[in-house]
Amino acid sequence: MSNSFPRPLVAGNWKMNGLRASHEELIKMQKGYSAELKGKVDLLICPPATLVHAFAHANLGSRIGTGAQDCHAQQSGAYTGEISAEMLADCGASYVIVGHSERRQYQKEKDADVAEKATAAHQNGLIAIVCVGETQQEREAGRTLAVVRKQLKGSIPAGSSADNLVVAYEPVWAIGTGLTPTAKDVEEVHALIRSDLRRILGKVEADKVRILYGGSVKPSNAKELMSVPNVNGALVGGASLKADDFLGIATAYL
Ligand SMILES: O=C[C@H](O)COP(=O)(O)O
Repeated sequence: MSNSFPRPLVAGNWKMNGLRASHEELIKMQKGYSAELKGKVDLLICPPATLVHAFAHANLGSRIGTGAQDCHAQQSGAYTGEISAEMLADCGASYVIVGHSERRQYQKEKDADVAEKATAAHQNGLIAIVCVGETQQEREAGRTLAVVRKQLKGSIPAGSSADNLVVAYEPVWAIGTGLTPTAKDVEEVHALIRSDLRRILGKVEADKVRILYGGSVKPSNAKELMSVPNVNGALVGGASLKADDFLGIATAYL
């Protein structure tokens, strides 16, 4: 694939997977992140919070970024069990995923919560990866575009720019199921996201924002999905846990 604009990002979301021994997988990724790949695509791993510090520091010099999977909206305080954006930045994270559908589902996070978390990320110098996407029921009801639109509008805070925002479109029904939308369906949603971003951020800024596709991305379908207009990379779950698969996805950009 020729040099793409904006520069693509392949991000791995390890979810609640990974122990200290998983460091070995990261080392394999670092070794496989060739000069050729570095010339074409950014790589990012978002391990569980317990590994952020170790991964961020193991990454020194390798240029694989480290991100977190969530943050609290407040800077500090009496919020037992929570982790703030300031703490993540302090550990060496440079990105944080906010509004992942699993948090919207299990923690009942709403768009306004996601926007507050993204603001906290920005205030602490982190790039927020804001996730949006419809459920199967919403897709079947023909509501995909309306749902994505509403989530975008509510989840992207004032002060967002191409320097601190990445958007990830993840159809909930495609996550971890092996199912993916058709290239045409992905194109339609990503075009809508781009045009809404232009309305929110202005055209110049919006056109620099990376819009990732997520949901059952693997080496065998990466090339097709990453070739869709306005798809500027991937947010990968299961296939990001193994270096071979993760790098196999990134090679879609070679
Ligand atoms: O954040 C990543 C997504 O939820 C995709 O997960 P998956 O690649 O396992 O389908």
